[in-house]
Amino acid sequence: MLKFWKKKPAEGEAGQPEASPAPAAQAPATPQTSTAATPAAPPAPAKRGWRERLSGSAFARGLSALFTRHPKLDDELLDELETTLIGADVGVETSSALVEDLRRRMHKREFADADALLAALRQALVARLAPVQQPLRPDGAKPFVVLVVGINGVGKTTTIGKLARRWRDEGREVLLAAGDTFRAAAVEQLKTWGERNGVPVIAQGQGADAASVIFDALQAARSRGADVLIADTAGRLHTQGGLMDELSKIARVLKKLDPDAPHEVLMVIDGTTGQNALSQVRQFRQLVGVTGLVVTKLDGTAKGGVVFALAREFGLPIRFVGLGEQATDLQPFDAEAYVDGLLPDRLGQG
Ligand SMILES: Nc1nc2c(ncn2[C@@H]2O[C@H](COP(=O)(O)OP(=O)(O)OP(=O)(O)O)[C@@H](O)[C@H]2O)c(=O)[nH]1
Repeated sequence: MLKFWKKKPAEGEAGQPEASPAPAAQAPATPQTSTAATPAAPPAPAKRGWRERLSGSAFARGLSALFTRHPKLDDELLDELETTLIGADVGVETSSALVEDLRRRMHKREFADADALLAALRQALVARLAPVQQPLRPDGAKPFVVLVVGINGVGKTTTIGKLARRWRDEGREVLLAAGDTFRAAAVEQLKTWGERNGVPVIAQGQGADAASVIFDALQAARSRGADVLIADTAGRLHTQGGLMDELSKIARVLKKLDPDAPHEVLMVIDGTTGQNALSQVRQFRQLVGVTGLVVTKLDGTAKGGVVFALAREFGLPIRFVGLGEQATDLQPFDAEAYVDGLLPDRLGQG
């Protein structure tokens, strides 16, 4: 019996539904904070494991079908494995390198059967992700400033809510800056979330200057002695020159108050976007020096392999992954749990 197929113990934290976006309100002229504390969140159902969340991905489904259809250890199995990996967004180079190494070892008779090959594949996949498993601890500066960036709709605001909840539950004073002044409901979405969770939000309303909102928020965070400031920003594409310039401006303005801020530039990637994620990271990296990634929506229609492609291309820390819409579904990236969630449960222990 192979120990490594064992699923991680189910994490039984309580969760709470995300705040649903509220309609945009009239933009107030001056910075406002919203601090209404609410009673403790009702416990949500125990979180499902990584395997359950990831099993719908093309990666997991493809491999499971492949090893069922083709349990014999031969070159054809390896050819199909390569096709499956490429189809799951792992990237051509990584897929080919992985498979060629397995082929070489198979020809040297290192594997007794397909399970042994699968075990070697697991080891190789974990080895590729282990270097980017670098958790984000918002310590070492007070306030620790996290600037959250990415294109539209990838899950930035949702991720900020989840992060704030996590860090608040760890006993930190968290403050949010509603720097997405572009999308109509974004400020209200963040404020509603903050009110429900007792986390103050510094906002000026839609259309305000994002750099000024975030600057004010950093000043407020300092004067309140907050531990962490998380700043939302509008989703933007590299083709939107003005918005892209705004990001550099935000970073510049923050440095006036703290030359080391932002201490983390966290780029949020939608896990369903496939290889396009790579060009997004390249563009944002050039502009604001991304220091960590969050890959969201891996529970949905994501193929699953883009995490490997990101790790190979950039080696940037993957801080968190989004495995669902609940507050506790944002999990610190765990290379082993991730790979085990994608691989077939051959021994019936998943
Ligand atoms: N299934 C799933 N949905 C997610 C996850 N993270 C975010 N979402 C959903 O993605 C949608 C977009 O999230 P937002 O947080 O509004 O995205 P945003 O990046 O702030 O959007 P813009 O402000 O337009 O740039 C929402 O419906 C979220 O509930 C995740 O990990 N899994």
